[in-house]
Amino acid sequence: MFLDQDYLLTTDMAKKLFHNHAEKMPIIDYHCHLNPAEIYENQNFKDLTDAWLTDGHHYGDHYKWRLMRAMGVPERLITGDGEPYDKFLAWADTIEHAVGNPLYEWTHLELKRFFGIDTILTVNSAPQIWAKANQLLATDAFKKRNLIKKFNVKAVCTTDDPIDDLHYHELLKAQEADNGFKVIPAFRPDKILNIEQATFAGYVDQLATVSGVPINDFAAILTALAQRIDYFHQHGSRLSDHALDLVDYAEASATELNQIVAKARTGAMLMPLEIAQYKTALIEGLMRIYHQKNWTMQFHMHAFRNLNTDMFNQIGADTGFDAMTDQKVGSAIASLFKKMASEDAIPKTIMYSLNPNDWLPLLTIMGCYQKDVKQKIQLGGAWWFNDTRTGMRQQLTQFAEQSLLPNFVGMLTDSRSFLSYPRHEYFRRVLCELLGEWVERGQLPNDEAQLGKIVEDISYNNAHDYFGFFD
Ligand SMILES: O=C(O)[C@@H](O)[C@H](O)[C@H](O)C(=O)CO
Repeated sequence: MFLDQDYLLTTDMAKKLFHNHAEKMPIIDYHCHLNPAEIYENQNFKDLTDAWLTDGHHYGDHYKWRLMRAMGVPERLITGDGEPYDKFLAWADTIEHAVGNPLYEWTHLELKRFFGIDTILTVNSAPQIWAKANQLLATDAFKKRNLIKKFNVKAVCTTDDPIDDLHYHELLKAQEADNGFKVIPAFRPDKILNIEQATFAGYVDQLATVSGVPINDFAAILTALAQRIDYFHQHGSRLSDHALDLVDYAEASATELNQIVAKARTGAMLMPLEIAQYKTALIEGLMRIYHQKNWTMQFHMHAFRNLNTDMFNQIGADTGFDAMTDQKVGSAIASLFKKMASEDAIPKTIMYSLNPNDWLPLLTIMGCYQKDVKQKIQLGGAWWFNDTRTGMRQQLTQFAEQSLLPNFVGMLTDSRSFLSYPRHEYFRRVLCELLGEWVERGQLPNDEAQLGKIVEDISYNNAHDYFGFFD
C-alpha cells in the first residue's frame, strides 16, 4: 500500500534491515542550505506555502518550483507575489501529476511524518490539508528547531562563505545542549574560486578586510583563506565544499598566477587557460591546508547553472534553472590527485558529480589514492537530479562494485527546506531494498547481523567517525 511501513522494502531481509537497524539511527546532515539565522530565530512558518514553497528569504525549494513550471503554473504563483493559498493549490495540482517523481513520495512522506496526514494531496483535498497543516505549523512543536529535533538529527552542516562571521553559529553553539544537535559551518569558497565572475575583484577586497591579510598576489589569497579556515575550525567546521561546475587542470608558475590575479582585479576578461591555471592552483593550495587540518573536502561537479538568462536576471541563482554538463571529468581529476599524491597532501574527499556518467571514472581514480583513513576518498551520494531511487541505486551499486560500500558516509538532504529530513528515510529504504535484493539473488549471505551493522554504519556511524564533528 502507498507509503506503508514496508514501502520499498520488497524482501524479508529488507524489512528486517530497515525496521531493526536503519529506522532507529540518528541523522548527520553534512550538506544542506538551511539558513543558520532561521535555525537560531526558531520561528514558526506562516503556513504550508511558507514551509514548502518559499520562506520569503528566497530559500525556497527549487525542486518544487521546477515541477510547477512544467505544469504551466505562472511565475507569480511560484516565486512571485501570488497569494499563499493560490501557490499551495498550484503545488497540489502539480503534485497530482508528479507520479514517479521522488517529490510525489517526499511530499506525502512529509505530510505523514510531520503532520500525521495520510490523505493524498490533490486539488480536491488541498483545503483540508491546508487547514490541518497550518493549524499544526502554528504550534510550538513546529518551531523550526523542533522540526530538526523531531528527526533525531545530531548535526546539520550549513553552507557558508569564508567571510561570514558565523555569528549565528556562535549563538547556536551556546544553545547546543538544549537543541540536542550541532549546527556546523561548511567552508564554501566559491566566490574566491570563480575568478571569471564580475564579483571577483570586489570579493578579494572583502576577503582582505575580513581576514586582515593584505592581498597583493596569489599567495596572499591562500594566506587569507588559511586565516578564515582557522576561524571556521575554531567554530567547529571540519568540512569544505566546492562547486566545480567545470573541472579543468592546468599548471602555472607563481609569476603567471600573480599576473592572472592582477589582471582579474582590473575586471579584464580572462582566457580559459588562465581561469584553469588559477583554479587548479587555488584548489591545490586549499587541499594542502585541508589535509594538514584533517578536514574533509567536497567537490560538487558538473552543474550547468542558471541556463535561463532571463529568469536568472529576474530572480537569481538556485531557482530551478540548472542542468548537468557532459564535460569529461577523469583526466582533470586524475591530474589533480596525481600531483597532490606526490606531495602526500590529499585530504579526506567526497566527490559528487551531477552527471552519473562520471561516477565510474571517478571511482576508478579514487581507488588509486586511498590511504591511511578508512575510505578516505568517497563517491558522494546521488546528488540533485540523481536524488531519486534510480540514482541512489546506481551510486550504491557502483560504489560497492568499485570499492567498499560499507564504508560510505551515507546521505544528506542538500535542502533549503526544514521539512526534508524524510529524504534520509527514503535513502535508507532504498539501501535496505538493494541489500535485500542481493541476498535474494544469493550474492550476499542471509545474515541480518552482518548486514544490519552495515546499514547502521552507512546511516550514521560512518559519518560520525569520518567527519570528526564530535571529536
Ligand atoms: O551545493 C550545491 O551547489 C547544490 O546542491 C545547489 O545548491 C543546488 O541548488 C541544490 O541545492 C541541489 O539540491
